[in-house]
Amino acid sequence: MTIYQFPKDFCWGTATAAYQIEGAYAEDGRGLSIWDTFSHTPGKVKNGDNGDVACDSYHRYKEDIAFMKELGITTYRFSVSWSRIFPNGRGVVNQAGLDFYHRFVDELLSNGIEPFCTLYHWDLPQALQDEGGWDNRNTATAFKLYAETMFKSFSGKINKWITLNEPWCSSFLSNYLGVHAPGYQDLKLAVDVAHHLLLAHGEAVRSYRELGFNGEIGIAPNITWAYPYTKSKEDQEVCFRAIEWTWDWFLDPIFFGKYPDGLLKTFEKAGAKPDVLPGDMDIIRQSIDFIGGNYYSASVRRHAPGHGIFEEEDMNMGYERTDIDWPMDAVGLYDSLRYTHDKYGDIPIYITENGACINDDPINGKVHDTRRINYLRQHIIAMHRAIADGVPVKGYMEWSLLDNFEWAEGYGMRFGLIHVDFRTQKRTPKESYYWYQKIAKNNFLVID
Ligand SMILES: CCOCCOc1ccc(-c2cn(C[C@@H]3NC[C@@H](O)[C@H]3O)nn2)cc1
Repeated sequence: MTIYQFPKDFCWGTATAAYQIEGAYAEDGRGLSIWDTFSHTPGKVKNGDNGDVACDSYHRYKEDIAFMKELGITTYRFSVSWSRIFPNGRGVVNQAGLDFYHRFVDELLSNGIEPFCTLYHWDLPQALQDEGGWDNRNTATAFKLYAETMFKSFSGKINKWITLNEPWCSSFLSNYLGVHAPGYQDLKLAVDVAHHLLLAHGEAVRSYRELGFNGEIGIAPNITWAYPYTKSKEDQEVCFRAIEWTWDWFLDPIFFGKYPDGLLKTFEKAGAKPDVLPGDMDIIRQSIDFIGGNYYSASVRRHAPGHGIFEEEDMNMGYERTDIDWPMDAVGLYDSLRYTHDKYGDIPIYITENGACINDDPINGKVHDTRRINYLRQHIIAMHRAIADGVPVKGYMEWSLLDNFEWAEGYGMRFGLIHVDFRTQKRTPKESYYWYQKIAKNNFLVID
């Protein structure tokens, strides 16, 4: 028998996001977001799914928090819908929106669960998109106002803040690959969107400090580790670019005040050099308290001359895959954590998302999601190995508490520890819920 004991005060949690679970898209003064627009645009989301109702967590949050309490987690990562607070992105605050999140956070706190709040999880107010969205530098100023409003209103209740979730998704996946909202396919646009997202991050962190708050604030990029198909320099280079694209592109400006040289050259060669104004990097490089890391999978890549701007291709090595077709590779999590610690130093790290898309449905009222349990066990052991090697990982938030709206994949891709029947909103804890409950309550994992 092997016991993987985690450090005292290690935070065990789960994660969700507003547009993916709340529903109530037009309730209590909420304004439209780009994801309302995108999901209602034919052909953008599988099965024509949208977040109008989602998990109806806007109304069912007490039931969800009761499941969290039973699960034994001490931290819950959620996001705030910006357009509930500022229906038009800026201007007059919607008090009903603030009031909802106060009811929600008070319920968390009264159940002994720490709120871990993400300010931006992709749902930009449509009114700001109508003015150019993140391509417009003024959106960073609107974000600063939104962040300051949240900091002041929740002072003393929320002490852990994430400015941006997966900025690669809300810049490149959304404005270069066209897969997410608003759905453009323009590399130069995406590079400038990424820069303005970083500006918004820096403005929010600077405000947090200047307003005298003493909680923790950080950012949560996603990292997809990459292994070279051969030991050739070219194959290794394409892997460095792939890792840099979602991870270093956002962390280097914060830690070093500059973009990573390798990828910057790739973008310049493609005519997509970011428009950096004097002073921008000084705003971006505010000191943060933690790095949030979202890890799901790893890839094996090789150099492929002429194949896209990165001249690379993804190799299928026959690894077991989840139902969203991502290879399962827990060693990639270990390597990602060691890489981050080696490059950015002793800054605390939270795994702010890790989970598996396994689309099992209930059979006689039970969901036998053993593949999700296998995935989580492998990744939690990999995380334990990194901690044992000195990486300061402070918490783990499993994605996700509930099956929910998985963006362009709609409701067909299920990441939850709890199964949701979207016709009836019936919640059914899966076997993985009870497996994870033991770890959250014991702070150790036992392998017989
Ligand atoms: C044309 C090529 O198209 C490739 C698709 O490319 C991607 C990449 C990455 C993702 C992705 C999805 N998730 C899970 C979410 N993280 C945040 C939370 O909201 C979860 O729902 N992480 N990464 C999706 C699509």
